[in-house]
Amino acid sequence: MGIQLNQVSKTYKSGEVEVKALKDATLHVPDATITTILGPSGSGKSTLLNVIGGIDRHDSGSISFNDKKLESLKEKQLTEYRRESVGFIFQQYNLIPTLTVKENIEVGKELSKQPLDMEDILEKVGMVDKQDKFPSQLSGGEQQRVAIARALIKNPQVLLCDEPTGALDEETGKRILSLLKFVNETYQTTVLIITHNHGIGEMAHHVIKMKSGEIVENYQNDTPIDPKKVSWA
Ligand SMILES: Nc1ncnc2c1ncn2[C@@H]1O[C@H](COP(=O)(O)OP(=O)(O)OP(=O)(O)O)[C@@H](O)[C@H]1O
Repeated sequence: MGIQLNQVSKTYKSGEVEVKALKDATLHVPDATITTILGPSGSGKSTLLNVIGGIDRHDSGSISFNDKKLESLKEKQLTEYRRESVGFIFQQYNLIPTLTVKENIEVGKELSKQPLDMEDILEKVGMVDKQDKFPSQLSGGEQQRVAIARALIKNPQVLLCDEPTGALDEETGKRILSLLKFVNETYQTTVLIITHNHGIGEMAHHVIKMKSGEIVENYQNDTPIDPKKVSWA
């Protein structure tokens, strides 16, 4: 089970120009693991995450998520899959400025069939005391914790993180990584993390390296270390 990609390709066309963002990507991501995706800018990392998360559709090849084949889902079913099974976390936290911490987290709960308990989530991300504050009253690390809580409350099977620590300093970034590891272990969530920071690979079970739309390296890390001890680049 888990996520299986077989020869997945995606080309973006804008006018005359074609960009092969993903070329024959084949990959297995076992359930309840952490995978880090590394690679230079433009190498296809976000495209890979977007097709796995059903934000974007691939042109060819196959993506299986447990028993679902994403290419055979109709638009409505793909939306349902995205809503129920996938949580997204971005570098820019994308919180709604006019809503409080608690209300922002509530947004993630909407349309979810089996949401987790709000008080429990607030406690897990360490935001009980600040639940009535607005995003502008929070530090970057706190805002990212709210974004994680918003993704987490719907109890997704997979959490897709695009540069989750990109805007944070080392200490705060490591706190966020520890929270992602905690989520992975507590809820058995599959976590994929895009990063430019090679050190983050040290905490993952699997490391993928991409170049020009291709997966050029894919290895297992048998001794993932505590996120607090990863080297920070
Ligand atoms: N919607 C789009 N329309 C056209 N081209 C796109 C689109 N999205 C991505 N691309 C192109 O596809 C290629 C891969 O982009 P992608 O965002 O997946 O790379 P990335 O590795 O995530 O980069 P970065 O680290 O800078 O975020 C790039 O050349 C990019 O310009």
